[in-house]
Amino acid sequence: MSYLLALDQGTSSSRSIVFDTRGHVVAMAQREFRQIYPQPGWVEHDAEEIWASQLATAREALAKAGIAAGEVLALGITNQRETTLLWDRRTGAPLHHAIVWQDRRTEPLCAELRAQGLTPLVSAHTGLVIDPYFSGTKLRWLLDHVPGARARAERGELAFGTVDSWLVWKLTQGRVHATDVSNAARTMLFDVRSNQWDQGLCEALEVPLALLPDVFPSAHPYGQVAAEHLGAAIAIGGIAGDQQAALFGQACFKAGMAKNTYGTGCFMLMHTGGQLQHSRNGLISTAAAQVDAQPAYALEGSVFIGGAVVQWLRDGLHAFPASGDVQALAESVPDAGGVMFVPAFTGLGAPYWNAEARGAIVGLTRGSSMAHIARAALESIAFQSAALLQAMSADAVAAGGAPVSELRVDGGACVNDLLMQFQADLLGIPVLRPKVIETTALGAAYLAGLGTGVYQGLEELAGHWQTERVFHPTLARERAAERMAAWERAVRQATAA
Ligand SMILES: Nc1ncnc2c1ncn2[C@@H]1O[C@H](COP(=O)(O)OP(=O)(O)O)[C@@H](O)[C@H]1O
Ligand SMILES: O=P(O)(O)OC[C@H](O)CO
Repeated sequence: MSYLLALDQGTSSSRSIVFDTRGHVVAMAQREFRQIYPQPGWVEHDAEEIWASQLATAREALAKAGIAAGEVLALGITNQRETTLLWDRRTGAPLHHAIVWQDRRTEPLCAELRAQGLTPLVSAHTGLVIDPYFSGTKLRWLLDHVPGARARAERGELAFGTVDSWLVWKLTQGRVHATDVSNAARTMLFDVRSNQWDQGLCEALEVPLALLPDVFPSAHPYGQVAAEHLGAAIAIGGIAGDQQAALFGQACFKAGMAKNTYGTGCFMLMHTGGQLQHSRNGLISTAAAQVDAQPAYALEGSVFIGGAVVQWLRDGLHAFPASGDVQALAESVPDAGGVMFVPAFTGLGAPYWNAEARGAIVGLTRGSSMAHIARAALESIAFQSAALLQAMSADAVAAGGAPVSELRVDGGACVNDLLMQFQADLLGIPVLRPKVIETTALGAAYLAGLGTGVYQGLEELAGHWQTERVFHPTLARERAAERMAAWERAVRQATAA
């Protein structure tokens, strides 16, 4: 038997999963690492902790699987995206903590770039909006604030990378400085039309080209893991940002196929084929995982507070001891009793893009109980996701395609049947939960397998994908439309202040 090893470097933990070549999980290991909050709105990670935790989980997963590195056909990397690192090419030492995607410190710089009128250029070349979320302004901040960094960058002494590049650098002991298109697309420095670094944007952001990694398709022979790390050399065959890896692991290979990941937040991506499509409905465009020289694109929308609303009920309101208890509590009432919960704790993401909005629970009466609030909280995850799907379907139709006809789901909160059923009811299309919900890591493993010749092509992978359960819509469409209208009213209330 032969195996694939996926390294899944996430925002709050590093995980490694050993898969067999049919895509079944054989063993998994996970370690959390420190979140560093130096100031309000700032979020950092220690780059060495990222590496140490990732390496430890890779060793642990192999040990749990009871296999030697020599039995691993290829290794794939998937990662939290946009998080920005800068290190010394000679010593490999990071110059600063990694600046995490959630970090808002570069908002003033983004405001300046918007005022300079760069928005249309950024949108046309990168598919993105100007926002601190993306790596470009974070890198500029590092060059401006770490003493000596700019001069050293100009002399070619430093390397920039997102987390994937950092892991590849460490795994290959500094021999490879590379990234894949799906990660490069999140930097705001990459022209997704030509798949090259965008010289004009690099100039506008004062980023020397000498810093940047080489960019390759997501399935690609990136190099060999040095034997001393895992006991034998392993080929690195694939890299993709975690959301694009999940789209790939869900076998959404064709235009119009969509997935939603229900984690802390929710990330919905719809493949748009070989066509870069610009949203008219508040979504961003991005590179999808690319298996060969042909570009592939997706539309993306994110919900900032998804499963996190359940954590808030658990830890903030002490409504129940474990996240899994939310379903029983919510099911103890037949409906939310008119309660609507808008969990805009950190503003609202796509398609609303309202940074000032704050959370609201409306429609409370003397008869409202914690069960109604819990039910409304779960429903809020589905309402926000439905707003994204409506935007995607509208964009697909505007581009001459069909509306999205089914939604594939994954992430920690997709185990909640009540939530999934309500999601299907709102959307009016089937919601498909696959047998393997570790789709992010699976996507990376598949890419690694493709990059090293383990798989023949996408059809073979599509054949592996299996549903565990399909949630069919049962709610009348008029009733669903009324519920969405009530949600939109609640959003207006939360954003009115
Ligand atoms: N049964 C459940 N119902 C609803 N939400 C859940 C349930 N179990 C876990 N969650 C939520 O799922 C999230 C964790 O999912 P996960 O995919 O591990 O997130 P992330 O990758 O963002 O850390 C948490 O926010 C948690 O509250
Ligand atoms: O690590 P996650 O799952 O929180 O994902 C982070 C996203 O890639 C940010 O864009």
